[in-house]
Amino acid sequence: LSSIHAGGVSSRIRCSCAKAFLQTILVPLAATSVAIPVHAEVVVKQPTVYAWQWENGAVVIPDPLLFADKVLHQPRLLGSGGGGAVFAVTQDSSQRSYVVKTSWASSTESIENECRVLQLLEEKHVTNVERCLGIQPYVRDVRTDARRVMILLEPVMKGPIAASLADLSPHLQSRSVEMILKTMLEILSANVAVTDVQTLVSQETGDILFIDFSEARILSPSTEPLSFMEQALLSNFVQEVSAMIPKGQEALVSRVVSQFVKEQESSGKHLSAHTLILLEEQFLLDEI
Ligand SMILES: Nc1ncnc2c1ncn2[C@@H]1O[C@H](COP(=O)(O)OP(=O)(O)OP(=O)(O)O)[C@@H](O)[C@H]1O
Repeated sequence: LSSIHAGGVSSRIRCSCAKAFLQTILVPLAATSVAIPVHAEVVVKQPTVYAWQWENGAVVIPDPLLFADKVLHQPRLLGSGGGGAVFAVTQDSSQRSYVVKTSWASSTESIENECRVLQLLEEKHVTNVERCLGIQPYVRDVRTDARRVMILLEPVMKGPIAASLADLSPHLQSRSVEMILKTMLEILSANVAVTDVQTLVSQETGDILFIDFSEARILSPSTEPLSFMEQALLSNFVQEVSAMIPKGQEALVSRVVSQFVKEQESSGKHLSAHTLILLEEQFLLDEI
């Protein structure tokens, strides 16, 4: 049709050519379509769209949202930051909740890194960290969103979240401290250093969830020497975790860390010499 148009053909001829062209397409389509009885109601479910606006960009989430093989509903905003906007969503079939994190145009690499690190931690069976189930493009507007992604995480931390470990009852506090230390040691043993450590602590159970691995780094294998940058990242990670532990927990800290180190050594998995020195210095361990 466009070649007829370009060739300067009269509008009457163009019109009949267009009709003939459309008939060749529409007639076969009509022939293959399913006949609908006149009394039947055709229900077309329009997706609902939820939209938020931040300085870093907009986030528009359709309901339903398709993510890999999952049909997800009812996005509820959990929070946002430099890495992205974070939502809870519910899966259609199982009613199970998941977390969707959308990057900003400027934070896509960090969010891709977050998913990569979380998948490594899952492979290494690290406990109390989010699991990254997948990554897919986030594109609502090709001009602004071409570089953005979204990742699917679990679990959603439910119930009231404690502002700090000091707000927990003594029993729950000890439980949380032990969980935080074990997770830190498992992360170290997986050769990862976390920057800007963030944990969600359940006020009711003391359960811990480490979130936000956008700035975490996978380090050189423990058999190779660490660069100065890697040493600094490691020492920063251990210091950040140490600063989260309330006063009065020194005996518990020493016991948990020493026991972990002994268990690692007896199972033939050795923490690097640099990590052992950091643990000794930070947690004042005599035994290791
Ligand atoms: N699994 C989760 N369950 C419940 N709430 C969550 C979960 N993950 C994140 N959140 C909430 O969303 C907020 C933002 O998440 P996150 O820290 O991952 O985003 P970010 O943009 O990377 O933040 P930052 O600016 O610290 O880099 C958190 O502070 C927390 O309140």
